[in-house]
Amino acid sequence: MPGAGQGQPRPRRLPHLSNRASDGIEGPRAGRKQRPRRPVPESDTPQGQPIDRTGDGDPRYASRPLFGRLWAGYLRPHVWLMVMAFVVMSIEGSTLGLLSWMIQPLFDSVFAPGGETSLIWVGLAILGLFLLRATTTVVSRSLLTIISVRIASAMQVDMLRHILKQSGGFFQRHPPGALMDRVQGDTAAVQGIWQTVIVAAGRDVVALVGLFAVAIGIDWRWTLAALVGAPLLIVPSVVLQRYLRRKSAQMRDAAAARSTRLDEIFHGVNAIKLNRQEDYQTGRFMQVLRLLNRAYSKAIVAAQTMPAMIDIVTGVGFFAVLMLGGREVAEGERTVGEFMSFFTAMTLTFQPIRRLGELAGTWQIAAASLERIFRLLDTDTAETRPARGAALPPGVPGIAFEGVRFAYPGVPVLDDLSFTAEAGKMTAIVGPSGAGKSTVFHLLTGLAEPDAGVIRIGGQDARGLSLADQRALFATVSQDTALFDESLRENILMGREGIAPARLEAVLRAAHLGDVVAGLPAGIESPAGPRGSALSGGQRQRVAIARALIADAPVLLLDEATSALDAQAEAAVAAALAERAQGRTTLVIAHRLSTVREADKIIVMDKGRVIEEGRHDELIARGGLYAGLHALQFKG
Ligand SMILES: Nc1ncnc2c1ncn2[C@@H]1O[C@H](COP(=O)(O)OP(=O)(O)OP(=O)(O)O)[C@@H](O)[C@H]1O
Repeated sequence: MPGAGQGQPRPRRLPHLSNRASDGIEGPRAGRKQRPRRPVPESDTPQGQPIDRTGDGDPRYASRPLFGRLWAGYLRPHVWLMVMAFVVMSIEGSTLGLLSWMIQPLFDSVFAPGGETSLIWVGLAILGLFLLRATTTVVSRSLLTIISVRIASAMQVDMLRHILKQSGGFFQRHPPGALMDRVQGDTAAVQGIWQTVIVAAGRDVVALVGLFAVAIGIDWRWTLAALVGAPLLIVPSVVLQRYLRRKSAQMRDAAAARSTRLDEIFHGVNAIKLNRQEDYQTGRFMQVLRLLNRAYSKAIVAAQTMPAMIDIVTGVGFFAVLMLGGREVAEGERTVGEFMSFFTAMTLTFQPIRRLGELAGTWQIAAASLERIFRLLDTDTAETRPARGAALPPGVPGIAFEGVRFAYPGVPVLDDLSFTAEAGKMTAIVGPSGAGKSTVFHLLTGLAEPDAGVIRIGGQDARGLSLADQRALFATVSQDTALFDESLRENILMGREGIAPARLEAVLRAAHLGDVVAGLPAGIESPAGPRGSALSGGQRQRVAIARALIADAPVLLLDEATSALDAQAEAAVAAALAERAQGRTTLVIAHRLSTVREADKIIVMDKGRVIEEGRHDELIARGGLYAGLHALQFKG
């Protein structure tokens, strides 16, 4: 038995993630202090590229256009609710001015000799003000909550819709964890902003207007003295806001990187355990957390600096008022009631001003998220297809690739590929791994578009078809069966309605799923588990086959459709698929050449080109790559 740690992969230091111990999180090589040189990528997977960076000075994402889009896209539909909230907030805000205004009669009439009769009225008035304040608070918060959850939901739905239109390259650049963080984290960060804005605009601005009206009414010189320090705030607040926007953007990037790490760790949990990578992965997670914590702390400190500066300026104002007003009261020029009323008004301005100071910070934090949301919504969906395409070819279509070229970013895959698959016939595609066989299926189903050349379906250039129409022509069993954490029934039907129970039964039998389903506690209603984890590999493949059979499409695409089945199940399922293939155009990708012997045509691909084609016997007789592969598989 190897000792602890022996044989464990040594934690590698990620080139782009620092490993500082100073943040209180010990990494695998804690103690080595190094600052990150590069911004945090949303993915730290090798192929992950930094997502469209925030804070790059693009004028479309400056504060004003951002707010304009927020207003036009999401706030305007709720304008009447917002007006109601604003009115209620204004009533709430005006109670403060009234309260300070009541102080003067309290001191100068009620507390003066003979003022006992006024006592009850002033007392009742103050009590009434507090009751009004309590009621308006509840009503306004309820309205604001309704508005904010509706807007956040609308944003999340828009983002999901847009993301679902993206092509494969997008999902390679933006890993699932980072996308989840955009949809959830960024909208949550933005969710509070309109609440803060309306509270500030309604309650706090109205409160300040009322309070300053009372203050100026008592003495405009005292008011000026109270505001003496205000100009000191202008420059620092501009600098602070820029800093805060930067830090908030870094914070969101780091939060996305954290989601990505967690997503990959939880999806790869068995691989992590089997390779004894628990410590290594925890170390990598801690590195991401460290960056997040650093950006978070800086953003919060910056956000709190503005109200702190307001505190100092307010202190200066109070001092000036005391010096000026206190002396005048002492010399009998002004009454104590006037001074107390002024002082109360000034004291009550303290919280609204502080909150307005915080508003700038809150906006910058939200703006960083808004920028990320709109950047995502602004990404080109790369969908060049018409929403309503040409009419579908009638009957069962044949397929033709004419000089098709295709490359994944930096990886040329198909090179002038031409072949035909006749309508109603079975065409097999074989060839070495990486030849581009599955890519042919991706192009056929519109998951990717060719860089050059034409794909014809039933003689029709596929570019003229809508994606939905094109995809409806195909039933696909691919190598990676995506199952959802829903029942087997839902996984097979995939939203199809009106399927007769007898037909479903027949499909289950054909896919060799009948016995599997019968053996499950809840039968076809049993859950497939997250990503189909409650099923074996072969069972998952059978579900995929059942899905394809129930789709009843004119073209069947089978990519290693039976590779995970045992010999007996494979023979039965292959027979069912062959039966289903009757009268349909079928394209089969297979490594096991025994499964394609009977194909009407076999296309042999290598390095993205067709190098041989014909029937099995012809290809064997030719003695080329196919014959070589065949000889290798049936050696002995
Ligand atoms: N999303 C992707 N991004 C970049 N390159 C990719 C991507 N998908 C596939 N490739 C590359 O394209 C080439 C062809 O892949 P494809 O899956 O079409 O091959 P294949 O012939 O089906 O292989 P196999 O028989 O192993 O399934 C491979 O070199 C692969 O590395």
